[in-house]
Amino acid sequence: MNGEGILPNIPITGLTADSRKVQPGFLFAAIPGLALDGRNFISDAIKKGAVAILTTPDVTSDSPLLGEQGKTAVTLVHDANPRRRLAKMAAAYFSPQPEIMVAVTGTNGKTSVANFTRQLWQAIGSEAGAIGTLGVRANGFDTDHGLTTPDPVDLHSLLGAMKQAGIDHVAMEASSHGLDQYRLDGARFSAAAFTNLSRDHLDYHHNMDAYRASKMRLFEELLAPGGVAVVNSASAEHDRIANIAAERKQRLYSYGLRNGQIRCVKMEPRANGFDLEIDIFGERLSVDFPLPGAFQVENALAALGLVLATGSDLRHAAPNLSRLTGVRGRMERAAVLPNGAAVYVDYSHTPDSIATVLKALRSHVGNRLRIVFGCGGDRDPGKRILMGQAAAQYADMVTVTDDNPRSEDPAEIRIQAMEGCPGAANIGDRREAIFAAMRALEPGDVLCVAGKGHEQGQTIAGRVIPFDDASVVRECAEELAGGVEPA
Ligand SMILES: CC(=O)N[C@H]1[C@@H](OP(=O)(O)OP(=O)(O)OC[C@H]2O[C@@H](n3ccc(=O)[nH]c3=O)[C@H](O)[C@@H]2O)O[C@H](CO)[C@@H](O)[C@@H]1O[C@H](C)C(=O)N[C@@H](C)C(=O)N[C@H](CCC(=O)O)C(=O)O
Ligand SMILES: Nc1ncnc2c1ncn2[C@@H]1O[C@H](COP(=O)(O)OP(=O)(O)OP(=O)(O)O)[C@@H](O)[C@H]1O
Ligand SMILES: N[C@H](CCC[C@H](N)C(=O)O)C(=O)O
Ligand SMILES: [Mg+2]
Repeated sequence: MNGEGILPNIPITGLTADSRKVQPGFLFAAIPGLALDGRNFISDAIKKGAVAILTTPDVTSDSPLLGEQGKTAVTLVHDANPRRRLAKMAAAYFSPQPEIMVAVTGTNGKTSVANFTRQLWQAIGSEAGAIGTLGVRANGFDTDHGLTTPDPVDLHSLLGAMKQAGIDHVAMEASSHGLDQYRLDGARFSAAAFTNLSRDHLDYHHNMDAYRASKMRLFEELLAPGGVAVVNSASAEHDRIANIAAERKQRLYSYGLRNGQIRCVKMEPRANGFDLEIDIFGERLSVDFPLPGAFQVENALAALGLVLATGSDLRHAAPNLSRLTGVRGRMERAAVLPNGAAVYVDYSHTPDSIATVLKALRSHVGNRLRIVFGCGGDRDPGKRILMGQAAAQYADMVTVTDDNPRSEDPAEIRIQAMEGCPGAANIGDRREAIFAAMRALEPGDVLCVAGKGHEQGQTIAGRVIPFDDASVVRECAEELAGGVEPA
């Protein structure tokens, strides 16, 4: 920690954008937010001992927002973009960061790529961590911060602690919210990956152009010249990012199932994975890929791209693709019934990811493919009908249930999803829906329980009720069979 030098002549003892966390000697960042205006908490922060206030230029030293005490006691730091400035100050305060850091953005696949990257680094002996939707995954750091991309002060304090603990490789998820809110500014990335872009989060970004623009910040503003952009060759955004990379003198690694410098030249499905032959910058390698789902192969190639982009040796790193383990709640086989029917838990909560996971599961289906899914409340209502359509198009039988209704009426959310899959069963209670679908499974059937993946709770009207899809699936499997085969 280094409180000197962030503000000339004023050593600070900490920094925060939340007045409730201010301690004597702190810098308080007073940020106009989405729900509240942090500038209204300036006088509270000063009363709690803040010595400096970072805020917008319109808050001058005679502003009533400072209160009487503040007019003499604090230093004002002005910035038209206080979020970005806070992130940069936090980076300086908690420096140094781990030596090698990479970020991954995209609508789907970030958690998988970040965790695969960590696994590949660990396999070649690097002390590595991953930060994202699953929290922090690193030796001694198994914590959850609640967001996919943490707030800048939390993030930089974490990165500083990781560096001190000897973790010198970190893979992070860059969510569109995090990029839009400058949470990652100040983090130094050597490489950044892009998986794909499809409809999500329009409740926040309002339209696809704004959503895309927030993702592009990773390449346009955060990845420095000389860094490597690792881009899915099959994405419609590939050329856009290639142009940014050329303009900003970044190197470009394309990857993909068919095209790119890192690509599959053979991909044969087998029981729970694929026989792959991969071309990596002209070197050929055979891999027994141990996970089902072509999208996981794509994610693994992205991870390999990040690992190679940050200096790992190809022949040392690439063979470890055959040792990857699946990520919790991502096409996770949670139970196999004695009649052979299998149940998977998956975090698909967008139209594209529902289609992707159902297409991936189809090759494991001897009989019918079923899905139980729901849509989150307080999120883009426009994606609900599209999720229903994807379910109806790629599954043989569909049950619509509740996901996290949050503040919305769950029955109304289900009606909106059912517009896309009118023949579906409608069972609000998620546990009951899973049990009903599982009881109906016949030999050769596959069921996908979609939407909540690793989540441990269901948010209903402001309360979080403990709920874990995989545990419910196993409970039902036990009830049905008096025992469950290990998945
Ligand atoms: C909608 C949203 O993204 N909000 C984020 C945003 O909040 P905000 O700054 O606008 O907060 P606000 O409530 O309006 O308050 C304004 C300011 O007043 C301050 N305040 C408030 C009250 C008080 O008593 N004193 C005080 O100082 C607040 O600390 C804040 O600085 O900036 C904050 C600081 O970075 C974030 O923590 C916060 O994330 C909230 C908690 C959240 O739930 N975000 C979700 C939607 C999110 O970010 N999800 C993504 C996407 C995951 C995915 O891709 O699927 C993620 O990265 O997790
Ligand atoms: N490369 C991919 N292409 C399309 N769909 C994918 C891909 N990778 C994963 N998915 C689907 O998206 C779901 C979420 O995957 P993952 O958690 O890795 O993505 P994410 O980008 O981290 O999502 P979130 O933003 O919600 O945290 C998976 O369960 C799977 O259904
Ligand atoms: N980060 C995503 C996760 C969605 C998970 C799904 N279970 C839902 O609640 O919609 C979001 O907050 O939109
Ligand atoms: Mg994620």
